[in-house]
Amino acid sequence: MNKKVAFIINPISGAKDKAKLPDIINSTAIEKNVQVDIFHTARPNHASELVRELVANSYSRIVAVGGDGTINEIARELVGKDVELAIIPQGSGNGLARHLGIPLAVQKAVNVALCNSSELIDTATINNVPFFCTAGVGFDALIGNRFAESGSRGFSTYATIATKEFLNYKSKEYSITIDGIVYNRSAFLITIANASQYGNNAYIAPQADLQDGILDVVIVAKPPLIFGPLFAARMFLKKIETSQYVEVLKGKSIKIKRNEEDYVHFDGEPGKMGKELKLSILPSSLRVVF
Ligand SMILES: Nc1ncnc2c1ncn2[C@@H]1O[C@H](COP(=O)(O)OP(=O)(O)OP(=O)(O)O)[C@@H](O)[C@H]1O
Repeated sequence: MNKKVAFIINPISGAKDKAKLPDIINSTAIEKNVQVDIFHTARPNHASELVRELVANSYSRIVAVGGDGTINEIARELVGKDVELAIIPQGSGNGLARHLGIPLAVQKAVNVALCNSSELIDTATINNVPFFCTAGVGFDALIGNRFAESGSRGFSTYATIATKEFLNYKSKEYSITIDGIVYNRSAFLITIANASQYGNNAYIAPQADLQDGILDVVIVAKPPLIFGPLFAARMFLKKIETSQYVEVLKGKSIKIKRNEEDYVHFDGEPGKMGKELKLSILPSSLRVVF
């Protein structure tokens, strides 16, 4: 393959040891006769800086080695460009990679990253911040932020925070405008999905398609605590739309008004934004190898 390929490894993503990755990448590259260079991120947003330099230096394929946060930092620099994104899933959730069917096994994923061709997928923005999988407001945005503030990682911390916050959390009022039609809803959370899942095969929008030019808007009412496990089971079985607590709408241009500045999440990254959120889709705007 006559391409200049760069791998960007996020050393802190996920839980797997990444010490052997450079050897696997280099030996596969020799076998496939591809020129590769490997970089490591040293801090948040470093991946974006690296990508800007790599694009300026004529790399034609950039491989994100990490999770959805790493992909976000890399892909945001590639939207609208001819440079391809490939993925070695090494995150905690790997939502985009799982949606695309990219193998979780390292050697297989490296083969795909070096040998497969790319297709165009849709990307999206929330108040001009790019996202590729999901973005949203409400309970999951609160938990994501609390989890980040806690400074510790791991599922047990996450579950403890989620259970404690669930008991106190009150649904909030939102005015949602989708392609000009207004929906007023009291919601536990609202997820805007480009891809179908949060990660770990938790399908919040099972029908979401990365190549349909449409965003899925999933509005969830607060289920009683006792329904929590059933709700989770429906997510993993791709049946969330059958829940009485879920409403799914679709559109290209979405505005969400809420009563105050509050938390958001995009691709699992926590953040805070104002009362008014504008979400847009950019159809066929990113070349992804899968
Ligand atoms: N050297 C570094 N030190 C600390 N943070 C880093 C470093 N390099 C990258 N990061 C940050 O690590 C964060 C987490 O990465 P990422 O989202 O890929 O992993 P994850 O959260 O385990 O996976 P997923 O998003 O799939 O659940 C990113 O937000 C990125 O900014």
